[in-house]
Amino acid sequence: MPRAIISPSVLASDFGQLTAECNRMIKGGAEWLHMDVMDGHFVPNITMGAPILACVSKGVPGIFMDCHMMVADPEKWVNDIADAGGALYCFHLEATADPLSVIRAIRARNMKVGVAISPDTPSTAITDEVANAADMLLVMTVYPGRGGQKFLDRCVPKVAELRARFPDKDIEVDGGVGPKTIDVCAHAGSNVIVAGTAIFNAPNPEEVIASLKTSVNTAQANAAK
Ligand SMILES: O=C(CO)[C@@H](O)[C@H](O)COP(=O)(O)O
Repeated sequence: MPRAIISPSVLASDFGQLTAECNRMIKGGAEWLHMDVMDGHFVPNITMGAPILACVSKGVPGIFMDCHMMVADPEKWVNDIADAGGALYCFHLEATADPLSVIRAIRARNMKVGVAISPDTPSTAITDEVANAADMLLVMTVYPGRGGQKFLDRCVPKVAELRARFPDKDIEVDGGVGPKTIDVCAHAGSNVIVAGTAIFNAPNPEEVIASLKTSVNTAQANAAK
């Protein structure tokens, strides 16, 4: 089973705070930082793009930027995100008719590949060919577009279905994940955990990171028995 990875989705109101929080998360035990790129087309909101990520990359030594591309034309941004220091480029299956071409473009820039599905997309939409060409599969547990939404339990079976098909892939969950919802995700087989509100609204974010990781490790140990 792949290792537990915590990828905080950083909430910040200015750039200085963004880099400071990223540095704090890494010191606090986070392996990755989840960077939500929204384009105002695939989702209604606009967040940040490659220029901001390039600054973060310079201001946060050792950062692994897990770039969640909530964008309408995923192939278009591959070079910019690679130049900005993106380590993993995760695009939405719903946003392209040719996922293998997007994957080839990402590989050509030496980034890891993630493929995301929104709540209404079945796990079977991820074909074996696409999954085997990817490093990570992301099951959204809220509708993409903003943080702070309620976790959708009905998405959890998709995690279990993908884990059964792909025992060695990283499987990420994102949206409404925190201490109250981590156990079902971990039990279903997710090993990469994104959390925004649950970490940043907590009095001690480092404790939440540690407890999310413990939940994944415990679920993995139980599954191995
Ligand atoms: O991409 C998204 C939502 O579109 C997520 O990354 C959220 O931003 C995570 O925040 P919480 O749901 O954990 O508050």
